[in-house]
Amino acid sequence: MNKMTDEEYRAIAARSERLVSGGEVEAALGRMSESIDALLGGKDPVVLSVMTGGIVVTGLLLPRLDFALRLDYVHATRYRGATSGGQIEWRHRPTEAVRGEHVLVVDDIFDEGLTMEAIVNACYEDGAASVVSAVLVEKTRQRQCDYRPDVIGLQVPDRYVMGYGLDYKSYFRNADGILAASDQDV
Ligand SMILES: O=P(O)(O)OC[C@H]1O[C@H](OP(=O)(O)OP(=O)(O)O)[C@H](O)[C@@H]1O
Ligand SMILES: Nc1nc2[nH]cnc2c(=O)[nH]1
Repeated sequence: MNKMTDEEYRAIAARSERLVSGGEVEAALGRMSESIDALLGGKDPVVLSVMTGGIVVTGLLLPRLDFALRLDYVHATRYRGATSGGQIEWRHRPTEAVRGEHVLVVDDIFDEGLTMEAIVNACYEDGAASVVSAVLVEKTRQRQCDYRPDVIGLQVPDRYVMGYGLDYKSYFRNADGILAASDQDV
């Protein structure tokens, strides 16, 4: 993982544009938890947090879900620190953990949709009883894939975004809000 200098970090932050405030994200998380409760409350699901960016959304959603659930993770990545996606690479596929279970997959963003589509398909292949997907952010864009998440927190324009788990060159996952990187940085 390459390091960024403090000067570089501050310059990228200064050039970025805040699309969504932290308060708006928190409100979206509240709406998401209500939808998830309606879909999965009482079903004792296995929650799969999609590494790495899904950690933040999952961590903020779980205390808002007032029903029995179990937490696990899945790691399928196709950006690996870059700003455009490539082939899906599986790093952890929880084959045994999903068999016969109701599954909730939680991620930070639905962009081209290929990552979520691959994870949902893999869960069904591995014998999940049902699969619900939830993402904090969906980009408004054309996409090849037909799959659409069941629960969507916010919609953002088709720009490279960071914050609340979303990285820019491995940084900015902790940004308080959803920021769009400037054109010169992508
Ligand atoms: O809809 P898609 O175009 O497939 O992109 C969405 C995926 O891209 C990011 O993951 P990434 O591979 O960058 O890994 P990360 O979570 O470690 O940042 C993000 O966290 C989603 O999982
Ligand atoms: N950080 C980040 N990761 C992504 N993965 C797919 N699209 C994006 C994006 O806009 N930002």
